[in-house]
Amino acid sequence: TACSSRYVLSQMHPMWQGPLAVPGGDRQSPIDIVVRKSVFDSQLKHLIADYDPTTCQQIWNNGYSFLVEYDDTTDKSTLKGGPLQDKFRLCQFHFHWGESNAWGSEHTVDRRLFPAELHLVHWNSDKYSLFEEAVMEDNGLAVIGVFLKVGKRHDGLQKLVDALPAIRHKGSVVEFTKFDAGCLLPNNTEDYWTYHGSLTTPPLTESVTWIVMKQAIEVSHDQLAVFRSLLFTSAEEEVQKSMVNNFRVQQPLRGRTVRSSFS
Ligand SMILES: NS(=O)(=O)c1ccc2oc(NC(=O)c3ccccc3)nc2c1
Ligand SMILES: [Zn+2]
Repeated sequence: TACSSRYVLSQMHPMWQGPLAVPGGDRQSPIDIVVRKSVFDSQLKHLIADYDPTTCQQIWNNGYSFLVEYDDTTDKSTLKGGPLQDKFRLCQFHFHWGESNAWGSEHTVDRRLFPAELHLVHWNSDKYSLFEEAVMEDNGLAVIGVFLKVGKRHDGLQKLVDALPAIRHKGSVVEFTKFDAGCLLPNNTEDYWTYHGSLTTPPLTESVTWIVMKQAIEVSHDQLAVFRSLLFTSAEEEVQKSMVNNFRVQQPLRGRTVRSSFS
């Protein structure tokens, strides 16, 4: 398709580099998913995402992305099934995107870049009582990655897009309620890749079971453009910097196997 062209980004590219590798880190994220090297695992189950819109609380600009935060003090919005043995609680979702539609995702599929990527962040509430605990453990977190591609307008996303002008600057927060995160999942949630990796921004901890959906969701060019109207900088800073290219470079696979739920 149109955006299947390759973009080999030089190290000069102004994207967030951060520590290129965590000392001793051998399961860092994101990665390039090489489809023909992924291994079909018939034991992988259907994903069961059961999100309660009333647990949605606020949307805010943390100076790196914008996050929609959920009340994760009870098991009201949960994820189970798929590669997961336990029940995981949704705590937030956020996105990564580029300055143009040519790149922006963190994961790639056979080196194909997408204009943006959604991350739905969950922590293991069967084993831990807080995100802060779970983030330190091997099986502590589960993040669903969904690619965004430019196409028709995404009606469910529009409520979120309309809230962005109110949180243009780093540190701004507004109330954001009754949002069903499930509307951001693709129609096909059966087909996904899964592997063990890390958070893609500090603290980069290697506690994430990644679940990357094969089917992208479509959003309009204009909806994506509003993401780029956000700022990395706070209202006080004199130089305003637009929030774009907030993604990490792909990390070495280090012998890990990526499993697929489909053959
Ligand atoms: N790009 S990423 O790998 O999905 C990623 C990267 C870094 C992250 O830090 C947090 N912290 C919380 O969600 C949190 C939730 C509740 C309390 C404190 C922190 N989530 C992350 C996801
Ligand atoms: Zn992320």
